[in-house]
Amino acid sequence: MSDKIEVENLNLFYKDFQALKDVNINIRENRISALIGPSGCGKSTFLRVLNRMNDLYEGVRVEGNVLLDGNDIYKDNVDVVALRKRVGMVFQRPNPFPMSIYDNVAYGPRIHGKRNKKALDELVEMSLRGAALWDEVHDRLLKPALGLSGGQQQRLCIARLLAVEPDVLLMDEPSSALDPISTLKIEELIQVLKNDYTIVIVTHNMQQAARVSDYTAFFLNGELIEYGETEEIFTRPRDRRTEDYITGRFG
Ligand SMILES: Nc1ncnc2c1ncn2[C@@H]1O[C@H](COP(=O)(O)OP(=O)(O)OP(=O)(O)O)[C@@H](O)[C@H]1O
Repeated sequence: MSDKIEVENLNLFYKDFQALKDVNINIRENRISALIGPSGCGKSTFLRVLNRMNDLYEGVRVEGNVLLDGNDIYKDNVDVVALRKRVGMVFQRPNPFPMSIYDNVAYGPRIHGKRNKKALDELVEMSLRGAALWDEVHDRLLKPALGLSGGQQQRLCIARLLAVEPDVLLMDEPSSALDPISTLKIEELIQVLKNDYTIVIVTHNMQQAARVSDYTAFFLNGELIEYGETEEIFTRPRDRRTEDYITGRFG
């Protein structure tokens, strides 16, 4: 099994404040890696490092190397739009565009130049199937996406990502705004998606991290304290601070 992403000596500053401190981590290909840790420890910041979303914030400075398939994504000549196509992101709250279900999924491919109706139809169907949503929406593709339930909207956002054929899916607490049944569906979907994608997920929910992920990284105050196989982290943590966190003693 190979490493999809290698992060070496990563430091990130928001102006004077250092949010990530000398982080070293390798993210395995076609596996699910969960990022856990108390609020403010830098999980979302780290996630945004992986597709350069932090570039959108003023005063952010990144040091170190972040290699995707061996190539540094922070080099000056990197095409950030292409990078974000390869490394897609799903957010806490589903954020479909105010347009039809079909157009939400076709949006990305159209921007990237796909215009052929038949090819788009196929891609939309494939993406909705990939996001386990096709059966629920195939007879109302032209209806507004905002009419879907929250859980369906989140799967639509995943379909929207899949349509631009990424390699890596970043998920920032993708089910925190959802009810338990929708959460379960998202978790099942994530398990299936790992066959084709490398997935990094931020979660506050310890059970969720234990249920869905293969690897777990525990962050505290911007430091990566411990990273390893999820089963190890949850049953035999090496660091006292990890143990305190997963047993609920703080955070
Ligand atoms: N755009 C920003 N400008 C300045 N500081 C920021 C910015 N975004 C995050 N921070 C700070 O960086 C630190 C890490 O924040 P981050 O959101 O990455 O943590 P987190 O672990 O994801 O937290 P949570 O679980 O609450 O979402 C926090 O102290 C936060 O206040």
